Amino acid sequence: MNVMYINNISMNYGKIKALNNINLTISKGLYGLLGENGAGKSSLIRIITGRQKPTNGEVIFNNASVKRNKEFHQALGYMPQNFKAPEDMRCYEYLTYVGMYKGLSMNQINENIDWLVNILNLNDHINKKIKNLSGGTLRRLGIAQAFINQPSFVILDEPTAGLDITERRNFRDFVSRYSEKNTVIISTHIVSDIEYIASDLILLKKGNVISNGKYKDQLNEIQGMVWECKDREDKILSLRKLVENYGGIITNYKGEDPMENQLRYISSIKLSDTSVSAIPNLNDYYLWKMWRQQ
Ligand SMILES: Nc1ncnc2c1ncn2[C@@H]1O[C@H](COP(=O)(O)OP(=O)(O)OP(=O)(O)O)[C@@H](O)[C@H]1O
Repeated sequence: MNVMYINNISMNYGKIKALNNINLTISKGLYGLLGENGAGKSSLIRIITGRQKPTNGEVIFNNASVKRNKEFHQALGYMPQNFKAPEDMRCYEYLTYVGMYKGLSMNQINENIDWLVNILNLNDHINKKIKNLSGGTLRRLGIAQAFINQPSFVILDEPTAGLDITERRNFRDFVSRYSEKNTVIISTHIVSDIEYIASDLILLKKGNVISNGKYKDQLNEIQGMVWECKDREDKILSLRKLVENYGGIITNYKGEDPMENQLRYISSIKLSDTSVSAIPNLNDYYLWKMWRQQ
């Protein structure tokens, strides 16, 4: 089984401290790397793929540094945040080229292209030139090239940007199944991309890891603290104030209907008779952690 150790990684760009002494261990499963814009996700990803030299620290994959590590290169599938491909190539030519670069035989390449074209719904586009693809289709081509070698260690930086709801769902189903036997790291600031499918969650804030562990255990941290309340607008407005006064946070609010506003909040105690306990979700946990680390 693959194991990656991220040891004491720091990254400074001049005076900007993008990453502060990051320590993580990555093995099998689906890892969600979640953080606000500018939290340091892409910097960390470029460093763990060996494409960027950190200011400090090292990344070890199966006992050797990721730099010039042939085993890592063969195990890796990677889609960068700003995925680009040669515009005049057709999709199948490009996937063939990436497969050859990864050292696959033509038979393997053709089999894997068929597999990915079906999974990612690229049938209607595979003969098109890359310059003629829509943004969402280009993104799916980026995902396909990352999987062309059936990698055991996959890193996807913002993979679903530009995908419609159906394609997002297909993608989530696919990576969820794939991560049962392999490592998949998904970097995103979109909570729903990894909700329910992540086995592990890493939260980054301003270059620091503020939470790292098994997704289920993390949600358990706020078990019994999440409440939902449906009530008249004036009652909900008073409840909002109470939540703030008692050191809680609001994680969702719907106020279109004045006779039935809805509020979801986190608080160690129930703050109104009409509140009912709710099952914690990733949005609750994310907002809770980000708020506590201010
Ligand atoms: N090449 C660079 N030169 C200077 N500063 C950089 C460079 N790359 C990133 N930064 C800065 O480092 C910090 C972290 O950026 P990074 O892109 O790693 O974050 P991110 O979490 O991926 O953000 P986003 O979700 O917006 O892509 C930001 O303050 C960013 O402006």
